[in-house]
Amino acid sequence: MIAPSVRVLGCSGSIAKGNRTTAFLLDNDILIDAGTGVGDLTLEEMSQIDHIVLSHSHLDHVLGVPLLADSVMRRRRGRPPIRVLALEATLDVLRRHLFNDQLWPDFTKLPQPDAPVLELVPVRLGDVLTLGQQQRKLEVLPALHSVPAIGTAVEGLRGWWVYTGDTGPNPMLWECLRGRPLSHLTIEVAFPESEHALAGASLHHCPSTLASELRHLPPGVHVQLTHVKPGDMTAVRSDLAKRLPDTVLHALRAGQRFLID
Ligand SMILES: Nc1ncnc2c1ncn2[C@@H]1O[C@@H]2COP(=O)(O)O[C@H]2[C@H]1O
Repeated sequence: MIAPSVRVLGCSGSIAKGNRTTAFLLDNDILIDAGTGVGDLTLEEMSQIDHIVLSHSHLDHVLGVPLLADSVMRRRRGRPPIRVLALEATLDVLRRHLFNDQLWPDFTKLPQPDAPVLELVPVRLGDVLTLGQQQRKLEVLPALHSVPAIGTAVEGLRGWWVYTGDTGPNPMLWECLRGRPLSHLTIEVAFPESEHALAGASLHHCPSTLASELRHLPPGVHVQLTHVKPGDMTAVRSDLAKRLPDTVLHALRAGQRFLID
């Protein structure tokens, strides 16, 4: 097996110049979340995406799906639909509020109802999907957010890459990960400690809750911080450095690539 590659297209908790919201390209053909980072792909790169896994229905994670569908629809004529994989609750939101022929055309019926550009495919917690030309194994993990949400684990050569999705403190996640070899953990920390109450209300992490979660982590895992709100990275990192002086934490950057080894 060739090591799966991950290209970070966006990893910010919102937008500003140089800040793109969450999107990870796995190999060339699997997109994990479809935030504003999708817009940095060329048309050719977008056309190669056959699967889109969505962690939840919030706009900063899904807005790339309708725009990408419009961009690639004519180029993908004759190819199978792009499969959009998410919890049924997430797909239901997309059907009712996005692909409703009002906010956006229903690309699950275009260009023709019998050969659409998008197909919505429900997944459940614990599913292990086999996706893409490289037959990657992707497991659906629990997340605890203000709407139904998931994280993902992708199997690498010796360990798994875990992306938490948007989540607050999540004991079920650590239960699922117990005993599993991990290569990388991409974990969200949306807010600085000064916004502790907002992090709690919106079910995100801030440094204190993140530090508490990382107690579960075995040594040797490459930890990457994601979804920090624009302008808050310095405060988040300096706070975490005080709370976890012996843990190396990497701030994820758009444009970064890594291998799941
Ligand atoms: N109760 C709240 N008060 C203020 N802002 C909120 C509240 N709930 C959610 N948000 C913001 O709305 C955003 C929606 O996307 P996020 O979950 O990334 O981050 C959320 C917060 O930044």
